[in-house]
Amino acid sequence: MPSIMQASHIEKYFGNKGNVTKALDDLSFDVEKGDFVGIMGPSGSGKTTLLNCISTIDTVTTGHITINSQDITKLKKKHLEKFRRDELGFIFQDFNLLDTLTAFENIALALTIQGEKPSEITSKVQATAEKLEITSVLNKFPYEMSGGQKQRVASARAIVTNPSLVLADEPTGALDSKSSRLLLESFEKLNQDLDTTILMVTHDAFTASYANRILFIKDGKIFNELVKGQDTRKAFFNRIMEVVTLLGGDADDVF
Ligand SMILES: Nc1ncnc2c1ncn2[C@@H]1O[C@H](COP(=O)(O)OP(=O)(O)OP(=O)(O)O)[C@@H](O)[C@H]1O
Repeated sequence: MPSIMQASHIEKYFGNKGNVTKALDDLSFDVEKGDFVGIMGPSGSGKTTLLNCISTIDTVTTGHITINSQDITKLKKKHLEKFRRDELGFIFQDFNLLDTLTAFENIALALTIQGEKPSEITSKVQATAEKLEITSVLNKFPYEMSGGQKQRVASARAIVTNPSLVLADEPTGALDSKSSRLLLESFEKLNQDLDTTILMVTHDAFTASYANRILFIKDGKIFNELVKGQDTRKAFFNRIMEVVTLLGGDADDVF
């Protein structure tokens, strides 16, 4: 499997002399095409910092991050916006949909900004909506949708441009358990059917159990890695819980 993303010896410092926080500490890992990676770790362990550096919202202090063969730590500011638009898809905890646009328009906007031909836009939005089972809400505005539907629309927006990497930050954080399950089943389907590569930060062991691999981060370093392999989701959940419990928490509050 080709590697889609490589983090190589990345370090991130915040603050200045006398008051320095090392948020990422010599962190290295690869994400292969079609991988579904979960990132877990206690509060303050560096998860958001890592995601911000990968998403080019923040910059690393040292080290390199390569996405689709481009070293993003070397990209000039003026190229970053295009890089984000073309290579990355984002899914946030609070959906980030535009309230004045319908679901269709929210998804289509990602393609319009990319300069996609109008004739292609409708068919791409429709095809993506079918995969996420949201065709019935395409004409609705965000206030007319449930949280779960909003998050599936946000997911459609993230993948409609066919990005190299989808970055999800606590995607189930604002959802009830039934909506979470539906969303995660959609992620599973996108990952299996379309080979969508997903990197997902979560504190929730149930959410994490849908990934194929979990990286546990502590004090800015990777301290454990679990691979699902041939395990069922339930067995994988139990193994994730073992690591969480080992660190002195339950499913919900340490991570
Ligand atoms: N802008 C900043 N300035 C100074 N320190 C920061 C900044 N952002 C993060 N930090 C510090 O870097 C470390 C990692 O923070 P980060 O937000 O990445 O953790 P996290 O794992 O995402 O935590 P949480 O689960 O609570 O969101 C923490 O010690 C935090 O206080």
